[in-house]
Amino acid sequence: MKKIKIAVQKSGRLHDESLSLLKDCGISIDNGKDQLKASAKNFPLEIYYLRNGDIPQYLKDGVIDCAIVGENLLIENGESIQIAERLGFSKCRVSLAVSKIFEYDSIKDLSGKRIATSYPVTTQKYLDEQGVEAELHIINGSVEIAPNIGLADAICDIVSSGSTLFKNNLKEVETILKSEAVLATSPKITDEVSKLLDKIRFRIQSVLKGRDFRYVLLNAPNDKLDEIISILPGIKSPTVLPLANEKWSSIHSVVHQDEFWEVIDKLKEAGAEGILVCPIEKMVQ
Ligand SMILES: Nc1ncnc2c1ncn2[C@@H]1O[C@H](COP(=O)(O)OP(=O)(O)OP(=O)(O)O)[C@@H](O)[C@H]1O
Ligand SMILES: O=P(O)(O)OC[C@H]1O[C@H](OP(=O)(O)OP(=O)(O)O)[C@H](O)[C@@H]1O
Ligand SMILES: [Mg+2]
Repeated sequence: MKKIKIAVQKSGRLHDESLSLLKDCGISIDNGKDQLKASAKNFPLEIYYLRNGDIPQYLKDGVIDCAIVGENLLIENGESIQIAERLGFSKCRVSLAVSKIFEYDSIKDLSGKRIATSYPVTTQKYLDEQGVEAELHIINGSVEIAPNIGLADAICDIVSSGSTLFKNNLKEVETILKSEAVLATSPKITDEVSKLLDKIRFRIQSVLKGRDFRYVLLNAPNDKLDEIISILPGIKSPTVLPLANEKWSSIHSVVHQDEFWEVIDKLKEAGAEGILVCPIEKMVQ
C-alpha cells in the first residue's frame, strides 16, 4: 500500500509539538534513536526528520508529500507550496529591528543601511515593496548580535516574546509577517497520496478543535434551567439529564476556551452548582 511521506523538524522549536500532534491524531511512530526516517505502526505513513530550513525544497522536489514547517519559511523559499492546515503553535513574527538609540521614524531610514538576516528573500521582498534599497548580510543564527558588533545597522529576524531583542538593546520597528506552524503540501503530491493527506487533515482538525473547547458539566435547579441554558453556547443545544433529586438537573455542554471564564461566572450567578470542566480529546464534526 502507498504511504504518505511527512517531514517534521529533526530538532528545534517545532519538533516536540509536531510529534505530539501526530500522536494525538492516533499516529504512532516506532522510533529508533537517531533514526532519520521511521514508519507509523498503525497508518500508512513514513516520517522524515529534517532541518526546518530544508523542508520547503524537499516539498518542491516532491521528495516528501507534506510537512510540519514554520510558515515563515514558505515565504522565504516556498512558492508553489500550499498550506493545508494552520496548526496554532510556534507563533512568531518576522520583524525589522534596530538599536534602541537609532532614531527611527520610517522604513526610509533604512535606506543605504546594512541589514543582517537569515531570511534574505523575505527581507528583500519587503524592502522592494517599500521602495527602499539596503544592503543585506546573510547570517544563519545569533542575528541579534550583528548591530552590537558593528556588522549591521539593523536586523530582520524572528520575534516572539521580544526578550532576545531586549537583551541585545534592540527595538522592533516593522513587522513584516506573522507565522505559525503549518501543515504544508508538495505541489507534486499524487491523487492517491492526497486521500491519505485528507485523512490526516480530518484528524488534525478534530484534535485542534478539541483543544479549543472544554466540556462542562453542572447541576442546575429546574426553575433556573432556561436561564442557565441560555448562557451556554453548546454545539447544537446542551444535554439536560434528570438527577435523583427531582428538583435538579444535570447539564452538559461545550464552551470555547476564549469565553470560558466569562461563561462560568454567569453560570454561577444564575445558580449553577457542582461545575466540572474536562478537556476534550477530539471534536469530530
Ligand atoms: N522564538 C520563537 N518563538 C516561536 N516560534 C519560533 C521562534 N523561533 C522560531 N520559531 C518558529 O519555529 C520555526 C523553527 O525554528 P527553529 O529555530 O527551531 O529552527 P530553524 O532555526 O528554522 O532551523 P533548522 O533549519 O535548524 O531546523 C521557525 O521557522 C519559526 O516559524
Ligand atoms: O522574541 P523571543 O521570544 O526572544 O524569540 C526570538 C528568538 O528565537 C529564535 O531563536 P532561537 O532560540 O530559535 O535560536 P536560533 O537562532 O539558534 O534558531 C529567533 O531567531 C530569535 O533569536
Ligand atoms: Mg531559531
